[in-house]
Amino acid sequence: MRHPMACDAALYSQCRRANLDFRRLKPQAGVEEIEEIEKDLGVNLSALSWLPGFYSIPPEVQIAGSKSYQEGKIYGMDAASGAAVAALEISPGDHVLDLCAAPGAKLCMLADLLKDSGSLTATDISAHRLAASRTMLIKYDLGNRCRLFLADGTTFSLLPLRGGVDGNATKVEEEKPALDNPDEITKRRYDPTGTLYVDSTVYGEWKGTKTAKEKKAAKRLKYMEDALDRVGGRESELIFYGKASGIVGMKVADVFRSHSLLEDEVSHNGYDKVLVDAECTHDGSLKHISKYEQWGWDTFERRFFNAGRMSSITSLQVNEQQLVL
Ligand SMILES: C[S@@+](CC[C@H](N)C(=O)[O-])C[C@H]1O[C@@H](n2cnc3c(N)ncnc32)[C@H](O)[C@@H]1O
Repeated sequence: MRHPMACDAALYSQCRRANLDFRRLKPQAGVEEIEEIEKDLGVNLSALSWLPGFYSIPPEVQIAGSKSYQEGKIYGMDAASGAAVAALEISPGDHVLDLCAAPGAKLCMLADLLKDSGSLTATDISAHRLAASRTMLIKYDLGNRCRLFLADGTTFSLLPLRGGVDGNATKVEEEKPALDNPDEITKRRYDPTGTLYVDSTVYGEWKGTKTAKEKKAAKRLKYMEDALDRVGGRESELIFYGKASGIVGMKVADVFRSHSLLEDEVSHNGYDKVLVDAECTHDGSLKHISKYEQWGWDTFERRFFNAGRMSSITSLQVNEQQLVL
């Protein structure tokens, strides 16, 4: 018997062949740059009248190997995803929270729309997917005002740093060591009896590539942060922050100071726009499923309908229901 998912996947493949694919260009792209991209891809780009910055290209055009893609002039993003972001009507200066951000296409578009204003805070529960978002922000040079937290969006309670780099973030009043100095971190985080005390070290500038010494320091920092989590109940991990995100110069304890959702402060200083993209808004899921035409539907059953997976879905749904109630 044919697997029910096989029918959907076949239908999807037919639709895909008949339809165009959509790609977003960096908004700054002028006529000359568009012509250059057309030449590079060997096709004419046709702008979507209802979605600024988006252009349709035929699905057979592979952009990943193109010069334009490698130079960060094109994003691989479909129109439905773009429409979800456009619906937020981002204005300059907004403080935006993206709660299920990875792998980061909408995050990049949000950062693009904010330009050099406001702030962008993003969480995802999956470490490797969030690391991909960080790579995208760095590739497209869009991370300046961003903070990325490995965190559960259902309990995330950190407010935006409204002042950004020039505003109300805790400032360094005196020369203090940056986080990548392990000796200073140890001295400041533990008293002589080894008891943890409030962290007064401050964040230095984000460093993308780490030397062996820095990796060792980061490992020790991670160990201490885990200890902090255990005693202080902190649940997020900061995995990236931009120069103008407000983090540089802040005390660790202040970065992770969470807020009760009932506090007045939240209504005054909370986020202006929140994106919760837990479900896919585009047809990417079907695209993944259609791969099982080649891999075999037995593999699909084994991976998705096994007893362990099914029981984890049941408990997830029960938890979500409780959350809604
Ligand atoms: C549809 S994808 C998001 C796509 C993303 N917005 C983009 O544009 O690239 C859903 C994401 O939600 C994340 N997720 C699921 N449950 C979560 C939770 N409780 N907290 C944070 N992230 C969660 C998953 O790890 C996954 O990366």
